[in-house]
Amino acid sequence: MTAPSLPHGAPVNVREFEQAARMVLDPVHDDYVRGGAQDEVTVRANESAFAGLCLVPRVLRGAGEPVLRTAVLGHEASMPVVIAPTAFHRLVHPDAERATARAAAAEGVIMIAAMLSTVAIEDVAAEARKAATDPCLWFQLYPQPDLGFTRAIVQRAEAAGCRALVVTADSPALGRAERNDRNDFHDLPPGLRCENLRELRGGEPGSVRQVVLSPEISWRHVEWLRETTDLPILVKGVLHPADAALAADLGVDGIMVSNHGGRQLDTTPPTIAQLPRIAEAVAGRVPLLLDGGVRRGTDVIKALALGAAAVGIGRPVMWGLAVAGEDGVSAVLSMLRRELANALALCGCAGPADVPRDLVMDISAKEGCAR
Ligand SMILES: Cc1cc2nc3c(=O)[nH]c(=O)nc-3n(C[C@H](O)[C@H](O)[C@H](O)COP(=O)(O)O)c2cc1C
Ligand SMILES: CCCCCCC(=O)C(=O)O
Repeated sequence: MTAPSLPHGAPVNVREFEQAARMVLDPVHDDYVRGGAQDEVTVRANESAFAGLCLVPRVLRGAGEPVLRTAVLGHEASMPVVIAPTAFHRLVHPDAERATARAAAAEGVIMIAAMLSTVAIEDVAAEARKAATDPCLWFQLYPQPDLGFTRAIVQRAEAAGCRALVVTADSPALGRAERNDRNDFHDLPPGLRCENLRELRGGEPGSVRQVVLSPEISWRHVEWLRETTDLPILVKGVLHPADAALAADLGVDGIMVSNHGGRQLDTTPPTIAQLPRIAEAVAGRVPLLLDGGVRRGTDVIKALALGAAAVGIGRPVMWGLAVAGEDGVSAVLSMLRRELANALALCGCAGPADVPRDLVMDISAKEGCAR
């Protein structure tokens, strides 16, 4: 878990990785990664909402050197940061999800492997095992109306050793990413396939066009999954406190407060603004994770204070991968680890479980989306 030595002039923070990725990526793929839905109001709001929260540190607590190690849904992790599921890693680097899996495993970080991966889940898991004896992989699912496929892919994830199922709930339709429209980017380039889709009927095998984002998907599918698998189930993409309460009532094992990084419905609230409301609705019944706009260790500590057990990062991992493959992903994770340790120490906290609610003060004049 030592930080990889990057050459002089290498990025020193996630924002610089974003700039460096822009220099190396095909502009169409850079747009795909950085972009969001329509006016990208929520993309910007996710990040700026963190900036609108102040940290009010405690002093002289004698907390000692912070220990970042934690358990997320009972799964050991070296820090409360997980790799959020992102599709199509081969668009940004030839080593693709293999590199991401090795970096995550070596860093002791939970990776949520995407259903729309350009490497098959069995190969992602095998790669993670090359880097650590006991890596922790979760599997993200877009439930398909074809329940035969859905059952088969869940069974493949289980057999590959995935330890939880993350059900994406915010995608009854595809968000309108105008960057992709402008670039006419609606499918993978020739030679790239979604390697988990081989059991999916209809269309060319492995093509993105086979995937159905269906408005028919409902809580009944979550109940069906509950009966179909013994894996813990998290629901990803929850923003409304009433849905969080429903999920907890249904007995899900975790909730990911997420607006898909602003890529689905534009003008949804920033996730960090919604987290306290969801924490209140759930009242500790279910662990909460949050993603969207996490770029700094100070963002992580704010989410912990407001009720998250861990945060997810999406684009930062893609930027790290684009710049330097496995080393780039490792570097992004190490940066956040160092920043979080520093923020915890400066706030007088001993670790992720020692972050009080009143560490965070809201100074934004108005909450929510500002153009
Ligand atoms: C390039 C890209 C691809 C994504 N693919 C998926 C996906 O396949 N499934 C999913 O549930 N979320 C997907 N997401 C959303 C992420 O899981 C996550 O919610 C979001 O990226 C968090 O915001 P951040 O990028 O600001 O960290 C994707 C996000 C990006 C940027
Ligand atoms: C037709 C399925 C496209 C999903 C794209 C992956 C995703 O969730 C994202 O880019 O965001």
